[in-house]
Amino acid sequence: MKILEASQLADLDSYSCKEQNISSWELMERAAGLAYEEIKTRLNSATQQIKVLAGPGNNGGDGLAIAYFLAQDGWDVDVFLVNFTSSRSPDNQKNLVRLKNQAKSNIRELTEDSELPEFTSEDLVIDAIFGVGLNRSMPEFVQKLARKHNGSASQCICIDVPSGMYLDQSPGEDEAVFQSDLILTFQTPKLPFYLPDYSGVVGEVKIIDIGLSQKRLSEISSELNLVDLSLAKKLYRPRPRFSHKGTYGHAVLIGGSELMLGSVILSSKSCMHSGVGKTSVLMPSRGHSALIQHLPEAMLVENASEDFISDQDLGFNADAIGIGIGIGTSEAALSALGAWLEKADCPLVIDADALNLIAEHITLKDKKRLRTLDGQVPKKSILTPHPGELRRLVGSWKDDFEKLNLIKDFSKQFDVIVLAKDAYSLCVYQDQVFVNSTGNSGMATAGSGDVLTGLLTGLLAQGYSSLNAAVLGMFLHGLAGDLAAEEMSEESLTASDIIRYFGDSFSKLKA
Ligand SMILES: NC(=O)C1=CN([C@@H]2O[C@H](COP(=O)(O)OP(=O)(O)OC[C@H]3O[C@@H](n4cnc5c(N)ncnc54)[C@H](OP(=O)(O)O)[C@@H]3O)[C@@H](O)[C@H]2O)[C@@H](O)CC1
Ligand SMILES: [K+]
Repeated sequence: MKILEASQLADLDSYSCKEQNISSWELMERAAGLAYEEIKTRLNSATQQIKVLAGPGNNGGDGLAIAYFLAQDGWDVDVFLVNFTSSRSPDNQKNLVRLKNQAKSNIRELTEDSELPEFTSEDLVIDAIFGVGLNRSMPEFVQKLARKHNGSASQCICIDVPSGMYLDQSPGEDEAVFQSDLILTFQTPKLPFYLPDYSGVVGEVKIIDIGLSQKRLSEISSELNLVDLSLAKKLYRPRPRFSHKGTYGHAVLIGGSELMLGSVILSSKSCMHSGVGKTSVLMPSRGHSALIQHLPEAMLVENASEDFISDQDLGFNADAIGIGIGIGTSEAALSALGAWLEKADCPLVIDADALNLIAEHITLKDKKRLRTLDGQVPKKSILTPHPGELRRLVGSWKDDFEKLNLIKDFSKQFDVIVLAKDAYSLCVYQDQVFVNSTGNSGMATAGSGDVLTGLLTGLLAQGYSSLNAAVLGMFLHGLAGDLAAEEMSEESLTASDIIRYFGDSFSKLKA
């Protein structure tokens, strides 16, 4: 699903009105009506006083329409006109006149000098002060209102976006943003919903299809996408009926060191469950019997060292290699990694200690960093850093938007795919950004990343392009975690459980 910028949304909005021969007010009426239908399902007899906070722009126009519908249905509604300016958008004005004529709701004006309303646990607050039009800090009294609301126990439904949220930047340190329990957003998801800087204010998100032009939406080029089931289905390639294990590729996992042998076993198991034809494992020889015991389907590659990975020749052509899991940062690991990066002639997934070694190497070589990394990491490799590894690779960032730009620059410089793991992982290739919609906090557990690496390596070996393998693998991994958590709760989830749900996860793609 495309994620649009404010200017693209405005374009889509006006195009749709022309295409459908409706006024902007009629579109607002449709959007507010659908939002109201959703709100209605969440009201019950115990509800509460409803407080609608409406700004003077079109977001406020939505709020005033919702207040009207609520009052028509007999709900008790207090409307606060948050008048940070005296000019009102025409559609907002029209809705205000209608609301006043209805005379069923209490309307109060809030300006800089007003006493702010109290919010209690009985209140359902509908925040319609600012929408996607916010382009500078909210006026101070609106920020005070947000802080007062956030400090209360009231419930909050934000219309389109929480007031105070920017589409293209993080909030300043002292800037207040309304904390939402639910966001009813129109037509397309908004990027900040998925970024850590806004995590404290984003509750449940419901995307409401308000019938904007699909034709225009398909024409608008967006490099930002939310990876949902329908996008994942497009990437998935069904297995041909007439096939054999050679059809699905030969993957190799290279990992492990003296005290870290389990991770590469886990990763190999994950790879084996990804649909791949064959999985071979190159690991310290002291782990060989454990591997065979836990994963008899896997094949071992001879390894010269008991404790570290080596650069032993495979003796066959690998279709994909996953490298780095548990290799440690010793000289032996560094030298084997260097050799593998040099000689690999298939796509790679690079994870964990391999990323740390690469990052360290970059720093040590200082000025030669570009050439060194460029020469050693094969193009179109998938790098899967967690936030700490990412920082070591691309440097520090002051907010999520700067982080995204750093990742894009890095991806362009080295022609690699960066899968930055987080609550909502981001897969970045040059200027293209794919935001994952699956996954849960139960997956923040040891081995979860190893499972992802195995899955990505398996998909690569099956012939998926590096970008498609990264995007599809990221989605499937999160979905398996979600399905596992549904059954067994986030708390008890382990990395092995994620693998057990790969099957259900693939089934969703075929449904
Ligand atoms: N997408 C769709 O299809 C549909 C969208 N709809 C709704 O429209 C909403 C967008 O409405 P909107 O463009 O009128 O902007 P909104 O957020 O109400 O702000 C109002 C104005 O405030 C101003 N301003 C900005 N920052 C400021 C500040 N710090 N302090 C003071 N002023 C500030 C700025 O004007 P400026 O002063 O910059 O000229 C801005 O224009 C959208 O979120 C959705 O709810 C639906 O109705 C129909 C379908
Ligand atoms: K809002």
